[in-house]
Amino acid sequence: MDQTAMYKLMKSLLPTLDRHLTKGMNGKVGIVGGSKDYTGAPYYAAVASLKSGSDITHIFCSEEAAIPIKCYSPEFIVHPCLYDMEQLDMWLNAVTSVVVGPGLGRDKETQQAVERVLQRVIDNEKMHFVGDADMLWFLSNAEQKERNVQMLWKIGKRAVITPNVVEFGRLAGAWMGEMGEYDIKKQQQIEEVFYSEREGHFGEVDSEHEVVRHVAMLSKSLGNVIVCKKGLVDLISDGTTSYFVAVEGASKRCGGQGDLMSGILGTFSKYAQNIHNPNNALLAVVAASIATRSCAKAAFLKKWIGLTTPDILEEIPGFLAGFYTDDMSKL
Ligand SMILES: NC(=O)C1=CN([C@@H]2O[C@H](COP(=O)(O)OP(=O)(O)OC[C@H]3O[C@@H](n4cnc5c(N)ncnc54)[C@H](O)[C@@H]3O)[C@@H](O)[C@H]2O)[C@@H](O)CC1
Ligand SMILES: Nc1ncnc2c1ncn2[C@@H]1O[C@H](COP(=O)(O)OP(=O)(O)OP(=O)(O)O)[C@@H](O)[C@H]1O
Repeated sequence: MDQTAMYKLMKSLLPTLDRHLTKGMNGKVGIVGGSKDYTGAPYYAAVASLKSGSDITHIFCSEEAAIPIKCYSPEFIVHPCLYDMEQLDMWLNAVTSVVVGPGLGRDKETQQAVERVLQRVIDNEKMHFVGDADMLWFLSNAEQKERNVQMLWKIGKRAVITPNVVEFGRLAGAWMGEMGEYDIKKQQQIEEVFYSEREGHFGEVDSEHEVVRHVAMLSKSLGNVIVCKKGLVDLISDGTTSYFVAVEGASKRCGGQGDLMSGILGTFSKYAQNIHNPNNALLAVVAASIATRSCAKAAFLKKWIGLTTPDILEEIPGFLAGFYTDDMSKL
């Protein structure tokens, strides 16, 4: 593992902690998700956003999901306003980044909320957008995709989307036409070889390299939003510059690891401004991927077959505290 490179990256990203901070300065994250069927996914994303540094987390969900989510933890501010546009608009003022998708569901009526959030991110140039899970459905489904992607174009690199293999296939089918002939099996073989040659490492990769070419193409098709394709190796591109993360993760694929990563990204997308590098937004995604995979590995080594996402959430503070060792005396 590139310990020194990882240390440098995380150190440059994470905010300094001192007595002059006030509540909210390290981020206020909004999770847009939580529906009749899914209450775990927004919970995982919300906990991850808090444990990775944000000061406050709001959850915008459906009525049915609100009580269960409130009962999981007193730490979130839960608004059952997914279908109440006035309330949603009002509460969106309270956040610095939004994570849209975990447990959102795919009901047609949800499109209204998706649009409202996208419009808010377009209007507020300081706001960051993370799209995962069901949000990616709204970017690839024939009925809604045109409208939503038009809006995404206006957000550009302030937006990150994090498709898994299946979600990437859907997006490629919807947006890359013939250019994007995308064979999941063949691509996975390419990734296996790439991973075995770079296991434990992360870094830049040529956007024309066969392992990342499709990811860069999808980013271009969506207005240069940052695309992070998750898998054995995470591939991250803004269409021009690309990175890989082949840091070891967990060999148990329990559900919720993607939700957890999207929550970390909700927090880290704001911290990107701390990195003095023109590719700072991409590097914040690289850092979120490294953090997710490292915590997953640490939890896996303790729990093996019994690994669940809460075990990974527990590892986040300890992992990040390691990068504050020089600063602890100042607290
Ligand atoms: N506890 C919870 O509430 C959880 C809720 N979740 C939510 O469930 C909803 C649907 O998400 P899904 O991911 O199931 O939907 P998808 O339609 O994207 O995935 C469908 C199926 O694809 C398969 N698949 C996923 N990743 C794969 C891979 N890398 N290789 C091969 N096959 C793969 C899985 O069998 C999966 O069930 C989302 O809202 C999501 O946020 C999940 O995040 C899991 C945890
Ligand atoms: N085969 C793998 N080996 C190691 N880590 C992996 C592997 N596949 C995915 N990951 C890591 O797990 C995290 C979540 O990716 P995953 O593909 O499980 O997301 P997801 O399917 O969207 O999750 P969710 O269950 O929350 O919907 C990412 O950080 C990714 O790097």
